[in-house]
Amino acid sequence: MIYFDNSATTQAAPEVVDTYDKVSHQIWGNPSSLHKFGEQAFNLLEQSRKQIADLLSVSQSEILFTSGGTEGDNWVVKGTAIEKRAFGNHLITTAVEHDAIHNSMEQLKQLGFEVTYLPVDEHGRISIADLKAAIRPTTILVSVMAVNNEIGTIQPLAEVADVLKDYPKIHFHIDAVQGIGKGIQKLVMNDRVDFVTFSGHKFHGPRGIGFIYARRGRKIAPLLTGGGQERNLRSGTENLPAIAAMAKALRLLLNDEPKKVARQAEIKKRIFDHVSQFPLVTTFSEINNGFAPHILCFAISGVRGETIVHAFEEHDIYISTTSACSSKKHLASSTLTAMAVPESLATSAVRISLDEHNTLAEADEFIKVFDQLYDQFKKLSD
Ligand SMILES: Cc1ncc(COP(=O)(O)O)c(C=O)c1O
Repeated sequence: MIYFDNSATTQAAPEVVDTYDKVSHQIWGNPSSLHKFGEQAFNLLEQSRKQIADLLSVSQSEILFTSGGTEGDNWVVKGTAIEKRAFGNHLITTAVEHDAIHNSMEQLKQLGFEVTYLPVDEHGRISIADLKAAIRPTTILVSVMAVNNEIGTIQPLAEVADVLKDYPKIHFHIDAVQGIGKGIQKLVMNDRVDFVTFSGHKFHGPRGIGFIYARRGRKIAPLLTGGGQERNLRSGTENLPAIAAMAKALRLLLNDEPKKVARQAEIKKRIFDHVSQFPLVTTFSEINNGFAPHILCFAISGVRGETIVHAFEEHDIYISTTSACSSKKHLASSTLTAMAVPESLATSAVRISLDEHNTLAEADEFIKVFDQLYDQFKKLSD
């Protein structure tokens, strides 16, 4: 089996499952309880928070646990809108965000907020001139993803940070769900960013757990109110087994990161160099040049993405149409659409997404199967 769909989700690491299991069995108290079981759970909660904070070189109090990327994105967007509505009603984001951002923005529009979607170029990248032109006195949030989940574009985060240094009141949010463990931590955890979203299951942690980085002093309103957990900002009894397991997953992920990133880049390049020679293939991702090392998106003209995915599945190779969310809806990729790729080509796109366990031998196997399937694809495209 070759699993090349790691941007959809990753397999939980055995050590991670082990931690989840141990905590579930042994440290099952409620961190809010006053007795020793509670204290033990509270200590582990804070230890996990510290471990994550240390790995990202931030303070423990700047890490807040969530149920994953979708909640983190919803929270920062809507939490900013609620918190800062007296200062302005304008939010800026990009045309290529995940639906967790896009649909939160759309909901806010229905409540009277105004949203600017920054357009992207043929590489899926925003322009800094467009960002500068979009900023208004009423702007309260700029939300830009780190790595596009469909084609792997890295947004110009350092330049966005530079622009926003002149606007210290605007919240700067980065959705880094696809950008952790990919060698761009300095770009993401830059000295201007206020909020960053992370999701555990994208880096071999459990499902349904994530966290946000929230810069000290920057406020967002809670969306989940209740018992006052997470410093009154996110109520709900903490999912301690998942939190401890996620902290373990992050430590494992970031251990030896440069070597792992280099290997993913090598695998991506090997596949890219091969498939891009074929006349029916259009590649949307690039090698380096502002693209993440783990995502490769390409189309085979005249063949639907689903057909390509299932053809590889027959050979026990698992890839994806451009995103897990859009694939079952049979929609053209929203990123490719924003890049003005014609719909007929956008619906022929597939995504390979790697993790640190993939190998060059898997790339070679993929290439072998690709060559076998290409003749079939050629017939379909005629
Ligand atoms: C860029 C991006 N943001 C947010 C999410 C949502 O994360 P989760 O699945 O943890 O809710 C995803 C998931 O694919 C994503 O790729």
